[in-house]
Amino acid sequence: MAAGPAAPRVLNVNVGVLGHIDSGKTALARALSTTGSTAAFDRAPQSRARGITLDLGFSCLRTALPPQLGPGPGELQFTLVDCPGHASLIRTIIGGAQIIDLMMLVIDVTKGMQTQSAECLVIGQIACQKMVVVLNKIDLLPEGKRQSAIEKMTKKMQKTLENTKFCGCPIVAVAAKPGGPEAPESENPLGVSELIEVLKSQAYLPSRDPSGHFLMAVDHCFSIKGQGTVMTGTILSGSVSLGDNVEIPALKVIKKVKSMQMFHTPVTYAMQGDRVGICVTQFDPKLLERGLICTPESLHTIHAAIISLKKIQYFRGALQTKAKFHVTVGHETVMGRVMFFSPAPADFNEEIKENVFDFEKDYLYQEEYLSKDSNSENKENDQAGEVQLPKQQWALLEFEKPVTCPKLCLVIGSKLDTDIHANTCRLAFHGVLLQGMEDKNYTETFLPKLKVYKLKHKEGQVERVMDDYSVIGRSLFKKETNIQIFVGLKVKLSTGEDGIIDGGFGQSGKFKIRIPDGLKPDTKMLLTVASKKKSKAGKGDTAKEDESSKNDSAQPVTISLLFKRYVFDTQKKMIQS
Ligand SMILES: Nc1nc2c(ncn2[C@@H]2O[C@H](COP(=O)(O)OP(=O)(O)OP(=O)(O)O)[C@@H](O)[C@H]2O)c(=O)[nH]1
Ligand SMILES: [Mg+2]
Repeated sequence: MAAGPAAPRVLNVNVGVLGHIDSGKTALARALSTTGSTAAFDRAPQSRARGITLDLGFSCLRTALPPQLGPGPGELQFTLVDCPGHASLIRTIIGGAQIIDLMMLVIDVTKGMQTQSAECLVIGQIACQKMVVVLNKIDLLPEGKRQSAIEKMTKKMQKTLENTKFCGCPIVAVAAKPGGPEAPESENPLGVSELIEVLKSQAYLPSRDPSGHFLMAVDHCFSIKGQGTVMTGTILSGSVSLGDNVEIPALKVIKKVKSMQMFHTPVTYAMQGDRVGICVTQFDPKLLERGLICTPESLHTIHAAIISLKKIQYFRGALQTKAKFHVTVGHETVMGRVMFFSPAPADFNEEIKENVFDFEKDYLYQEEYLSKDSNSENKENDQAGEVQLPKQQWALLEFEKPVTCPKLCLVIGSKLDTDIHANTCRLAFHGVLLQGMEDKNYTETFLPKLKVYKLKHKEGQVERVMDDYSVIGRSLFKKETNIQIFVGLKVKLSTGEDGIIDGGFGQSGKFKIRIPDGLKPDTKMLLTVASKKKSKAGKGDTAKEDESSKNDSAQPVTISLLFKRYVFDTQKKMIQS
């Protein structure tokens, strides 16, 4: 069929079907679709045998163009992306969520929100713009109480969504497969035509931009005799034209686009948001089930990355530096180790810069991601109990094996080793990849450029006065510390004087401090009195003296040494302002 002027306009909107296992997603997709597409309904024999969905299923549904999508004539195609519900398949769900425009959250009306319904809601908040909640299996509610039970669950869901970006979204009650698995196919679903009307009212044209590199998520790959191999999928970014070279990065091969189809109609051009089939030659479809194709060399394969991130509020527990997470980077999931850092104090209130990382700036190392419930020092110092959190935080991710991904892609960190029956949210953080490190030796070539520092604070005591311009200190260093490397560093006495470490003194880690402006008379007095008291201790008979002898390391004057050290500085330089 040729694309003549009479060809009707068809717009495509991807609708994700997400929810807890067995909530009836596949049954709903089946009830909704009139036209089964090539990859629909648990095709995999393993899926059918186990009665659970193992991979994304695609099917579609056509309706007239709703008024908000502009003047007709035309058609609207909903591509239904049926996601698996089983907890172990969350990576597939995250991948699926990234191509959808509108999400249907399927809830078993007799059960309400379940663990994976909550995880899907979290993923939806990160990756999707719009949502419709579907309360399924209403046939299981006793007829007399059905309406009131639906209303009750609707209220409950509204409350759950109150603090999410989907607050106020439509909630529709259906029975996708009344009577359950044993019921005859002739049993008509309930509420599905109403649901289609709601989907139409929620349909929107996602922002589409032909600029930038071409990237497409392939969901199906098959060969056509005499033609070649067709890869169908959704264009995630950029555009593609007939004759273009495209790369299959997972296989490191480049192929020329021989022909293209949209909605069974040949086209010469397609762009972001379109669903297309791309035909190439001499490519074995068995090599690619699902994956990405792109402009040659536009994806990078990285060993580590800097991301900006946010903690997922439902994740219980702290996010700690050095912890390992499953990290989904774009469409791949690998294990990765994290190191968190925040703005340096001087930049604390700076506005967020989206999508860039500034290597000129200094950053403060964090033992854990700072959040309202973190146990960081910030909290202890804050009397009001209100923690002031930075506007933006970052992490360095180091992957156990390299991942291939687009620039600025979505990153989701999760703890998938958590017991799947534990009823907790396993998704821990989400963010944007700002900088990937392609060099395998990034620890030597790249990390030294990353100016993340730790603030080091050491405290010691003045042991005694030497003369007006010098004192002897102790307890700042261990006996075996090489004091030589600290010579020249500035210290401050608790009485206000500035000093400079002059060198070691004796063998037990003591050292000499020079006070360029001289000791204040008060300080000298304090130290002299203290030494006298100390020498008197033991003989003392008053309660006061007893106290000082009990605690004979307590000297009235403390020495504090403050410096910063860059985490990736190989020379471990100590820096003072
Ligand atoms: N009574 C009743 N049973 C239903 C309804 N919808 C689905 N079921 C049954 O619920 C079970 C699960 O349905 P599926 O559609 O496979 O559920 P799913 O959400 O796709 O499951 P996973 O993909 O494995 O997460 C099946 O036995 C269905 O027959 C419904 O509206 N009413
Ligand atoms: Mg299913």
